[in-house]
Amino acid sequence: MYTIRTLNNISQTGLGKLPPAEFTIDPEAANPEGIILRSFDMHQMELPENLLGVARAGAGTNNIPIDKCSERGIPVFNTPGANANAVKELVLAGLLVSSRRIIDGAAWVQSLKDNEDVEKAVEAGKKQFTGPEIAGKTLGVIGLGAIGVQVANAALDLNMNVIGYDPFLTLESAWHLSASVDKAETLEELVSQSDYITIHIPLNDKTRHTFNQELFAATKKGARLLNFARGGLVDHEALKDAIEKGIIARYITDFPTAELLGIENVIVTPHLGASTPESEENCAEMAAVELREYLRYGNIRNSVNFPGCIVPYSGKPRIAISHSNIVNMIGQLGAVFTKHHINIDKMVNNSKGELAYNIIVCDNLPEDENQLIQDLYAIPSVRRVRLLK
Ligand SMILES: NC(=O)C1=CN([C@@H]2O[C@H](COP(=O)(O)OP(=O)(O)OC[C@H]3O[C@@H](n4cnc5c(N)ncnc54)[C@H](O)[C@@H]3O)[C@@H](O)[C@H]2O)C=CC1
Ligand SMILES: O=C(O)CCC(=O)C(=O)O
Repeated sequence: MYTIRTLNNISQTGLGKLPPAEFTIDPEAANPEGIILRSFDMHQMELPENLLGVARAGAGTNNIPIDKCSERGIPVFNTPGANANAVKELVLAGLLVSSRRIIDGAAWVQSLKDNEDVEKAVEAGKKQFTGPEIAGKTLGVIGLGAIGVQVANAALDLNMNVIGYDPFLTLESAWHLSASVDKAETLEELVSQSDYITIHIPLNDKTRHTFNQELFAATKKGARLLNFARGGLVDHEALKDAIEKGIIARYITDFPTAELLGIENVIVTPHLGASTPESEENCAEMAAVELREYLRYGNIRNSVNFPGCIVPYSGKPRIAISHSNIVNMIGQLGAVFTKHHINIDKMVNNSKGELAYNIIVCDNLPEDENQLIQDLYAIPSVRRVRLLK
């Protein structure tokens, strides 16, 4: 029986993928084997002693201490694409709201409540809320992953010109991206040509403050900037300066901070990108299945720190081992299996960055299983050993 702790509200449909005969869901569990979360900040908590796997029901994993998890041989999963449509739809709303003064106009209409002739006041006052059409304008999309590709393609359908920047474009994204999207070689090229800019990259040490003073200096005057990715991608001091100078006409973001509130031409939504019943369900289901398959069989799909590794279950016992990605590990593992007279039926060894992961299916197990596990842990740089029967 595995205990799964939920750190946020997770859709019940998703949790339904974890059968109660094998998994106990407990939001208060002190020492769970699995964690499922959305935006909860795990940097604030100690990793539980028994923790084996973490599943993020969503895309961004900057709220999870990935390095600490890797050190302890704990895979972190996410759910690529499961909320992309929800974010795309909100970005399209953001695009329109950044251009047409819908929010200001609607608030102003409410202020006319006690006016004697509302219709007349509206026709006289509406000119203050004029805003340009997006058709024929250029949208720059930074990051062409699951969300960026959908946004780029949808903007073409709205008759915009679209340019994209993604030096790490995957084959999967390239398959889905319309050939009409132009390629920018640099960020500076993209921002200098775009009337609207939308950011869809992960937040990490390399991307923090992607929008800084230098990039704003290269940005086309009067551009509208949309950030539905993460607040930390934009340096807020540089942003305020760019707004004052008229470089940024409007900033629309899903990531409120106190310093952004009350600034004219800044519109902030309360991190609503994935808040649709459809995407909450999709993400929760995918996260629960990823965690279930890992806990049951050691199989890994969609991990951000571990290599993918899937060996269909055949009824035979298996040993899952993670270790540093260095030379002579297979030799050392093999020696332990020989010592315990284990015949290996199948062995898969995959690596990703500094980590390697094995699933070893065994024809037999030794009598002293504990000694086997101890011997495997005795190999320097082995991080985690799991015997799954
Ligand atoms: N507002 C919300 O509720 C949501 C926000 N997000 C945010 O959006 C981000 C993107 O999500 P997805 O598209 O699903 O992720 P993804 O992993 O499919 O796409 C990210 C893309 O960014 C590219 N990239 C990485 N570093 C880059 C750089 N320095 N310059 C240009 N491109 C770069 C990658 O090559 C990849 O194609 C997530 O990391 C998350 O932070 C995601 C879902 C919901
Ligand atoms: O789960 C959420 O509400 C946020 C989704 C998100 O930010 C993400 O998937 O990166």
